[in-house]
Amino acid sequence: MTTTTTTTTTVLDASGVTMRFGGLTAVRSVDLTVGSGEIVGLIGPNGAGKTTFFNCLTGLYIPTEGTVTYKGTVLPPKPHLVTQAGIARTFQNIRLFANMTVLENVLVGRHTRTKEGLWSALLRLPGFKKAEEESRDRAMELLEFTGLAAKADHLARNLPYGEQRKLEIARALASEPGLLLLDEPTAGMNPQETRATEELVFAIRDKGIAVLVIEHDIRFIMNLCDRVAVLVQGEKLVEGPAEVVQADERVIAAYLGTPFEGAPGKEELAEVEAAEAEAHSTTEGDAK
Ligand SMILES: Nc1ncnc2c1ncn2[C@@H]1O[C@H](COP(=O)(O)OP(=O)(O)OP(=O)(O)O)[C@@H](O)[C@H]1O
Repeated sequence: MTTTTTTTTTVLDASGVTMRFGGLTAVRSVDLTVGSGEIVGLIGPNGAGKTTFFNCLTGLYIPTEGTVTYKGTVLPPKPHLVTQAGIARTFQNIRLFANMTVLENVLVGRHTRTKEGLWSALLRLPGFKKAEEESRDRAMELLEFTGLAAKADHLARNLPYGEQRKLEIARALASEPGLLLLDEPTAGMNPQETRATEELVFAIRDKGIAVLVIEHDIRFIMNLCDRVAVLVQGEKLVEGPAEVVQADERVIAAYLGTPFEGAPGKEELAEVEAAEAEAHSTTEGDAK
């Protein structure tokens, strides 16, 4: 299902990344690499430090310790410089310009790649017509790619939820990244939308963009990723091919959870189901 390249070069290299907030160590000495042509998954329970780690990679936070390099160069701890270097991201909570059109949202994403900058792109200042046309063409290409071209003139806020998430991805791609970081791209999606997102991520990878993705939907991660790293309480617990990680007992215990003491066993569950079935048939009888 997934393909692995034989000549992988390191795109992202995070080494010994630690992030402390006062007395709380949210991320502790995490090493992670992403190679060209790879889709890498980052999973872990709520509060494990996944988003904090992303924020350390993208310059939103300056790690307390450790370094992050992109294609061999240490990244400056400023989000716009990280984007300029070639890393784009989406956020756990959708961050679109709700009152701008779909196309305008993607044009905003292009401003790090155009000389004329954000305001020229939005205000259409004279003298930049050609660059603007090129930007529009590229933005439309990305809308075709993500399946949103027919809605280019719609306001972002009027898109259904799944398409808003796609638009975030289109906007991130507009900065022409070499690495895309996705923070819970399928949160709130129905199974069809999740499946479509899976296809979209494969297509992004096939365009030569490496992907690092945080997600709680384990099936999505296991279908998609060449490699998966598991964070638990800020530390990397396990890393390896999806099928190995999925079967690892420590992961099952830490991430998927073990039955808690006093949890109902099979017999109790059967009793509950029988009682529910009985209640249901009584209600139906009443209704007749
Ligand atoms: N800016 C901050 N200041 C203080 N503590 C923070 C800050 N950001 C995150 N934390 C704490 O760091 C820990 C890791 O949080 P983080 O959001 O990175 O986890 P997560 O794995 O992304 O969780 P989720 O799956 O719920 O999104 C949590 O205990 C959180 O409360």
